[in-house]
Amino acid sequence: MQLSNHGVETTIMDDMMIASREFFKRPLEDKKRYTNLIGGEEFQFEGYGNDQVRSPDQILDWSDRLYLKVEPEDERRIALWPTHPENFRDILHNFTIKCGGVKDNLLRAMAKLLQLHDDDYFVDQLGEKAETNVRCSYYPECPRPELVFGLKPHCDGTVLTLLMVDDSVGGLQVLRDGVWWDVPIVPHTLLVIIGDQTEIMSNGFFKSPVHRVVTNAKKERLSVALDYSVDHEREIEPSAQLIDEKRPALYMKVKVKDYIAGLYEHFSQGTMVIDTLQI
Ligand SMILES: O=C(O)CCC(=O)C(=O)O
Ligand SMILES: [Fe+2]
Repeated sequence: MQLSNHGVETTIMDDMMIASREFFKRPLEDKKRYTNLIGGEEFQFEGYGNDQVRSPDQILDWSDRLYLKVEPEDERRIALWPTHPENFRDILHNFTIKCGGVKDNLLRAMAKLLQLHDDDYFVDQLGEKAETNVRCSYYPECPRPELVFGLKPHCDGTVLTLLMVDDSVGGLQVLRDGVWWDVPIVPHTLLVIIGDQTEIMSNGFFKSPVHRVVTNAKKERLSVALDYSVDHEREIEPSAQLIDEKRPALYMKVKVKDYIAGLYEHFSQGTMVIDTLQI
């Protein structure tokens, strides 16, 4: 879904893209100060780097990324937030605040659409310690695009993802009825990707789409995504209001932390974790 008139100023969007691009252009030595490998070995989600390597035959993606927890605000690991460009931290903070309002409005509209008793149903489900992560992805030009993905097929494990894509280079594709469709670029729109957590809570009324990023032989590409998740300590399950004899619960209850752990396990193998929860 493509969202225009979302209320996030174009300058804030442009600043975020420019600051991310500048970060990726920094010398490797500088970016490594924010590495996601503790002691050069142990993987942590936050920081700069590539996928976690879980097995020697795993196919890696052709991308570099910067992954940071932005909410809850008091859990920010500010030492991993780049200081070059100088305004990176302020820009990311402003971008997060602005997009947070868009996310809440979307979640309310979705509850309305499902005719839930309370428009705040999904917003409340997020919990006090809802987690938001930013994912800045840089896809360098790739000499053999037929051999590797920028990001392999996956569903987002989020409640939803707000995504800003490069306005001059495509690459994002969505799977629909067995066919991969290019997502068109419309500058200054925000792409909304429904995540698995919403699929579960809505008892399958909303579907989390399978998507991927293909590489490009001639051009590099950048995207910035905000991932919204329910508090990892909470459990999610289909809303009781969306279950009846005709449509029983389609998914099991699951703790978000366990779901996310399963997601990465499956992602490295190219399979889908949501399939394991189907009743
Ligand atoms: O780079 C993109 O356009 C998509 C990124 C994505 O799907 C993700 O980070 O989950
Ligand atoms: Fe994604």
